[in-house]
Amino acid sequence: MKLFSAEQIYAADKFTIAKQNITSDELMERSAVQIFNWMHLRMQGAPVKIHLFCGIGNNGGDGIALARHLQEHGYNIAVYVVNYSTKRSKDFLINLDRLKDRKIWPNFMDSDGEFPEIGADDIIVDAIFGIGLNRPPAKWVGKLIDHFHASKAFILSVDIPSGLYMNQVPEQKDAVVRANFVLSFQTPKLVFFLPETGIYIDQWEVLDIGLDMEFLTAEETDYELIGKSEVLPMYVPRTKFSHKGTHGHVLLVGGSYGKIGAVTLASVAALKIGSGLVTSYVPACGYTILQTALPEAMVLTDGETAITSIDYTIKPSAIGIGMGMGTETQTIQAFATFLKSNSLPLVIDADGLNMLASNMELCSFLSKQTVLTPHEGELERLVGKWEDDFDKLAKVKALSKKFDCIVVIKGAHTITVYHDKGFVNTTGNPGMATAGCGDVLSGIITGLIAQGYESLKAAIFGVFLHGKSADLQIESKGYQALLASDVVEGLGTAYLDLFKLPEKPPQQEAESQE
Ligand SMILES: NC(=O)C1=CN([C@@H]2O[C@H](COP(=O)(O)OP(=O)(O)OC[C@H]3O[C@@H](n4cnc5c(N)ncnc54)[C@H](O)[C@@H]3O)[C@@H](O)[C@H]2O)[C@H](O)CC1
Ligand SMILES: [K+]
Repeated sequence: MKLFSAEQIYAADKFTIAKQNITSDELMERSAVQIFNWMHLRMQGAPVKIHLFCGIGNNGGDGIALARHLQEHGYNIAVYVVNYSTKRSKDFLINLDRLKDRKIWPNFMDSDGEFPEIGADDIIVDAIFGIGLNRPPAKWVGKLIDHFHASKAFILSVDIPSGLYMNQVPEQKDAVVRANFVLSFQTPKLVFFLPETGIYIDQWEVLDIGLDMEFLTAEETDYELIGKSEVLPMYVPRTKFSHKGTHGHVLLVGGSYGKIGAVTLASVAALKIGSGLVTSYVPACGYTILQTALPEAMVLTDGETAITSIDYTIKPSAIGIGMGMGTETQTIQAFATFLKSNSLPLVIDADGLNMLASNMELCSFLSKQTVLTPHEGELERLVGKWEDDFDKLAKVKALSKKFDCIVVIKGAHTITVYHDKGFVNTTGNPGMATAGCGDVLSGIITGLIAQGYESLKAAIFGVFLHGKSADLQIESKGYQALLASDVVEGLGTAYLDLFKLPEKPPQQEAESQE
């Protein structure tokens, strides 16, 4: 799913209005009706108090139009106009008049007024600011937002939590609505998925307001949200006459005394994701461990307790390097020599990234589209400190372009960056914050590349499957008990899940049984 920018959404509105020969007010009405239907389906007329806080732009207009529909269906509403400016939008005013025609009188709030009482069991509809926010909200609006939070009422935000920008982090962290649910028009927003801004959203759902599909399809976006529909076309099925040689040979280089587990986990993940052969290149102290833990792998050994040179005669199809490798001087030398001669597809993780960060000149030797899989700490060593999430993304894009590499920024929503484009993952859960999960991911990505997936697709698909496996596994294991090995274990079911049809909603189920 594409993640559109504010400019693209405004352009889509304009295009849709012209092509469908409708007015902007009709588009607003569609938005409001969609929200109303969503609420009505869940509330079924419940007499819960609904406080609608509406700004004076089009987000506020949505709120005012929604108030009319709620009132018409007998809901218990109170409407407030948050008068943060005198520049009211045309469609806001049209809807305000319609409300007044129905004898609904909103409370007009400004910097002097008192805030209304809101009960903990009430519902707040947050329609103060939408995607048009372009400067910090006034102080009193920030206080109103505080008042929302203090009430403990359920907050439903229209389009985007008020106070969040589309393309930067908020200056005042407490002047942003913390939404329990966001109903976002047509497209989720990038800020829902970034660590500094995603914290303001518990749950979100997209409402289709019928923006022109032709326009949306043709429009290129900087970011894409990756779900099942995006990865399914990437999947390459096995063919009847394939054999283990058809599915590639992974070479994993890593491990040091006390850290052989890292390369073991990557090796087993590479096999489980489907690569035909796996060779693990480890220090001699890892030989027995690997052969015992993973009889399916082949093992090559080097120095006693750390890698001191990387020499092999096998012909791998992809190489993963760095897990548990350490950063001893001889290991760095071996790593540098290896990079200078290697032209095979490559994945670099953990200590491989640390060695790269302390010897950035080595980046120019990376084979094309090398995949780097840093967590935040490793990333900071590679690109330097960033000011905020947007600055981080800009720095990563610059690195990716400079060295033609793919950067997998690991996090709650892992983002895979290649040149100017970012792919935001939707699978995974907090149970994955556990030792060895990163090693598993690097094994998965290397294993996919070895099977013939292009490096970028392998990174996007690998990140998805890794998270999906963990999501399926916590159903029986729970968050705390999830181990990296469980994530490996679940890879088979993660593949199978790709082909599961979504469960029918209960209503449809009943109809199909009649
Ligand atoms: N296609 C769609 O998704 C549709 C979305 N709709 C809704 O429209 C809003 C965007 O509306 P817009 O009027 O452009 O912006 P806002 O309501 O977010 O902001 C109002 C207005 O206020 C000015 N402003 C910005 N920041 C401040 C500030 N800190 N203090 C004072 N004033 C400020 C700014 O100039 C804006 O003009 C979208 O989110 C949807 O909810 C449509 O209903 C239909 C189609
Ligand atoms: K809002």
